[in-house]
Amino acid sequence: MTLNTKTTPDYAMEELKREATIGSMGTTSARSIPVIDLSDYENRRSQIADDLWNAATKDGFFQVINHGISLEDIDSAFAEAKRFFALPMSKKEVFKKKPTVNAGWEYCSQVRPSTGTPDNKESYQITLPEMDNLWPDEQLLPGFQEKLLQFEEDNWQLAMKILSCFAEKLGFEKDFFAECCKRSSLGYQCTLRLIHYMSMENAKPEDFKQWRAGAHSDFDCLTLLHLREGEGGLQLCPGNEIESNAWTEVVPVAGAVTCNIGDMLMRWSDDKLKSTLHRVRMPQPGEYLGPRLSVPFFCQANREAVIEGPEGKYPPITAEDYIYQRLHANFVQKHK
Ligand SMILES: O=C(O)CCC(=O)C(=O)O
Ligand SMILES: [Fe+2]
Repeated sequence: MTLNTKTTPDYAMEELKREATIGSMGTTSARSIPVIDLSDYENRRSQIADDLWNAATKDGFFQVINHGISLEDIDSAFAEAKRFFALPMSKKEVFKKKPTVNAGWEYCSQVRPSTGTPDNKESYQITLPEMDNLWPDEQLLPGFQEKLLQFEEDNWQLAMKILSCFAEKLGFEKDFFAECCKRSSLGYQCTLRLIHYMSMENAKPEDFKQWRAGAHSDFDCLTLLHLREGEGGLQLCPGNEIESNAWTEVVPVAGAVTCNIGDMLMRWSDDKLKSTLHRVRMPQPGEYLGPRLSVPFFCQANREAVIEGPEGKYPPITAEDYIYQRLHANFVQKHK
């Protein structure tokens, strides 16, 4: 299945214009990132929904703890990522991502509109309906597919818990987003991504001028990001403070899941829930220079879902067309 069938016309993409304006280093600023406890979810749902809503309507970035995904399962997903990226280039080539499909392996090919240069990373995307021939087989990486399929589902479950609180606050049914993101649908577009930012241990001084990931906002509804302690560099800058170009460091905490709202949910909520610019900077002298791994889960509505906020601030657009336009801007357009 490909992403090249268009059923609705292009709309002005304010999100892309916003990305293109921020590419420089800027300064740093200490902002607190809310930590939200999801324990006893069923009984504490109303408190949790308030906490999530407050965080998401303010800066759009928060961390969740006691979320139901065990540290052991997170560590095991990182171990699978490490095994995959350790394969020789010739083996990874076989799983190469096509520009119009959000599945498979890419190497230094994602050009952010903010920087115009490729991110210094390689990544492997898992989008369930697109995986024909893109899974390493049991001989090459035993257990890889099974482990990551389970991890993908666990992340989906967690995303749905969080999204159901937003649905209620927006006046939709509790299971509104679970319906729009059904895992069994052929139009399923959620993506689990394994990322490897290359070691900078033997890098030349000019290599440090690159970005591990240039400033961007995510395309999706909600991103759940798994990070490893000691592998920092993620920074955010809230939308209403863009002019300041002042960035806040997100410190990885083992087991905590860093969450951010994406542009799709910002649109769907008539801009109430904030999608926040973020980036991954290069390590600096004196910091850990080794490889950095991260595992984000991008929760995006199924192709056929129509994104239309309760107040109708934006014209309706299908999730398929929305994602197509964003991927096109990152992987297909030529930047200088
Ligand atoms: O690796 C990270 O810390 C962030 C990755 C990210 O923002 C992305 O892939 O969209
Ligand atoms: Fe991101």
